[in-house]
Amino acid sequence: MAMALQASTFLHQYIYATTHAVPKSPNAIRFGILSTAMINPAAIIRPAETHPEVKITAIASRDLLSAKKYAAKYGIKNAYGSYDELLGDTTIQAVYISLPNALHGEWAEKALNASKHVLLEKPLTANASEARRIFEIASAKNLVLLEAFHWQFHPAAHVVHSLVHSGRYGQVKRTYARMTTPAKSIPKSDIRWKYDLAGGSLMDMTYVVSATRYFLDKGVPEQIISAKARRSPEDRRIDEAMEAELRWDKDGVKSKIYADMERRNVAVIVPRVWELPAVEIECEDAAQPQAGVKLNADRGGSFMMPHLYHYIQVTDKKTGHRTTQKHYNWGPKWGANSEPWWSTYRYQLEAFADRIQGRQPAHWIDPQDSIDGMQTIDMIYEKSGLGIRHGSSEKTIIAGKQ
Ligand SMILES: NC(=O)C1=CN([C@@H]2O[C@H](COP(=O)(O)OP(=O)(O)OC[C@H]3O[C@@H](n4cnc5c(N)ncnc54)[C@H](OP(=O)(O)O)[C@@H]3O)[C@@H](O)[C@H]2O)C=CC1
Ligand SMILES: O=C1OC[C@@H](O)[C@H](O)[C@H]1O
Repeated sequence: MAMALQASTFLHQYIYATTHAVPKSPNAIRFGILSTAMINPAAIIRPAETHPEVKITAIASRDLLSAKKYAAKYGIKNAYGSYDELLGDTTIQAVYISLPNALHGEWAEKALNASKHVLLEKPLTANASEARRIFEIASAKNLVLLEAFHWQFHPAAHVVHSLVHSGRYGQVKRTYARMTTPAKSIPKSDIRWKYDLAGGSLMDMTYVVSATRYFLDKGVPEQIISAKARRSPEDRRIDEAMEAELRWDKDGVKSKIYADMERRNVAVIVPRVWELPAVEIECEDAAQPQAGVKLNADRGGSFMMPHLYHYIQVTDKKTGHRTTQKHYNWGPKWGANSEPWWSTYRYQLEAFADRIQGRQPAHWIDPQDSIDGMQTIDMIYEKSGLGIRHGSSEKTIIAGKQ
């Protein structure tokens, strides 16, 4: 299911980029991309084609030939054989960084020091101390730095958020967020299995943390009640799965999260389906505890890719009655400035460009929010016994081919 949705996202982006490509305005922001990662076309290349103020002018790879091939394939003018060379190009104003997680902090820092605005893939860094450091640099240099939690920029996410906080359903009592992929679906050579690249299920499927925190409007949990990692047999430092229970504050809201990059078969032989992230939010009316609701932001396509298909489902706990809603181009903060076909990534790019151009974006992820997200991840890793993850800015790792 999720594989089909991901493939559909690439197709969706391609179709709309082809049919809605726009000419570039004279003040278009010149972007460079650090790495030839798999996610680039969906996250930045296609969305940029439909944005008049964003122009991808350079791509960098550790290997010049790869960069050249990539540039030719996507019509990018300049190709560089190292990330440093791209950062040395003074015509580039902003970079998108899609490197493995452990390299996010190091290269964001270098990009900011080269006076580039930075759109940085999730999870922001390997840990909270790296996150604090890069935001300090961005602030000192007055540059825009954004964690690429694309799904949060889609109106559907804001509708769920406003429903939760409307008071209509009483107080939130508990949440459950999950994201899993079936066993053997991620090749063992993938960056997600590498400890030195800050892989692991909680790092990769960090959506379970970001969605929980976003829908609840929470910062850092007061307590990690439990955190259980299922360690990878190939590298015991890597969590192939992580399950945790978090308590937020004295109002007692509890959240369960479950991330699994190797979800086991049912009864050993029946394979699982690939699940995109999903979140269930349970509310309760204090006066009539049985009259609360369960609010699902997942049915039909997940909050992660609402541009393909989704609906928000509200279930009355007492009667079992369900109502559903869909939202593509309406949100509490959106007016005419969006299109129903925009993907989560396109919304995100709009906000990032708005911020650089000095306009107020429809949504933003504040530095403290991203830092708190990394702090939450650190706390879960610590509680699980695996220990916090490390980035290349903290160790002497050369970003060279292994
Ligand atoms: N927002 C979203 O929807 C998604 C976000 N992501 C995030 O994007 C980032 C990249 O993920 P993904 O596209 O799957 O990554 P890939 O494995 O496809 O690409 C990572 C790139 O990093 C570069 N790189 C630099 N050093 C290394 C190294 N030591 N080992 C491997 N690659 C290296 C390589 O580029 P080169 O050889 O050109 O230098 C490589 O192509 C991750 O942080 C991930 O969490 C991933 C998927 C979806
Ligand atoms: O960000 C992501 O989104 C899609 C997932 O399948 C992937 O592992 C992750 O990196």
